Amino acid sequence: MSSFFIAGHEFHSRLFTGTGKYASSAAMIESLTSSESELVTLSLRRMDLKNQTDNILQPLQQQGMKLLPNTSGARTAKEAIFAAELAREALETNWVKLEIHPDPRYLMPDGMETLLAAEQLIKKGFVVMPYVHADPVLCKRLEEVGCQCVMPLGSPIGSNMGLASRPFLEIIIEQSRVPVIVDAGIGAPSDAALALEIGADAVLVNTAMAVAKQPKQMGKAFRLAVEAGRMAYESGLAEKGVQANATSPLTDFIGALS
Ligand SMILES: CC(=O)[C@@H](O)[C@H](O)COP(=O)(O)O
Repeated sequence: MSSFFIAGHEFHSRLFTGTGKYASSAAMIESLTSSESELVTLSLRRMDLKNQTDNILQPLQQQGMKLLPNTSGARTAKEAIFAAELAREALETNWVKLEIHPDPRYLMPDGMETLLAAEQLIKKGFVVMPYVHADPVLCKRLEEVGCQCVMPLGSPIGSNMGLASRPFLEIIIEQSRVPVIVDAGIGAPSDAALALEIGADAVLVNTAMAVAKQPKQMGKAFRLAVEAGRMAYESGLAEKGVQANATSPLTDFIGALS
């Protein structure tokens, strides 16, 4: 599978993952390892920054995975910037997944606050990966202010509804000059494969892997789906049409009969 870059960092895996909702730290590590994900996001709220025996941070770092702190829980640009700065100090990374959702029921990202925070964080030297609605105009604006990728949602976080936003994702993918990572709502490996088939550069999956009966096996299933989706995209998918188009035209045979 071809690699791709964000802010000069090369990724061989197009599957980004999260750390929430796993039944245990061991289940999380097994699942993330079998997924071969190279970028793992975790909420600052869930880290024990002082405790060396932290059961999330330590195992991930031991596996050599790149950690991507996220600002989940922030309701405003101000809160998100504060969280990003804390994470930069604690984890010694200037990468941040920018999430601002004021509404706890639907966790819809606040586009205006996200744009505001992105601009300020970029000025402060952060690599900003913004989680936003599948809004082509907003994604363009985020690219223009210097975001190194955009992360439009497939459907609400944890909903497992797949690519409900597909028509808008396709516009974003067509227009974007930075990598497009479809984030949230990816409920099955087939959703991930579809995202890659339509040209997304990567996907971010958490819930579907974490709540699976066998998270380790599901991690592998997502890895294979992402590889298949990207391979299909690079191979060039056949066009769709409403009319039948015979697979084996019988012109010679019919000609011989007449
Ligand atoms: C972990 C994380 O960042 C989530 O907010 C992310 O959006 C994944 O969503 P799902 O849990 O729906 O896969």
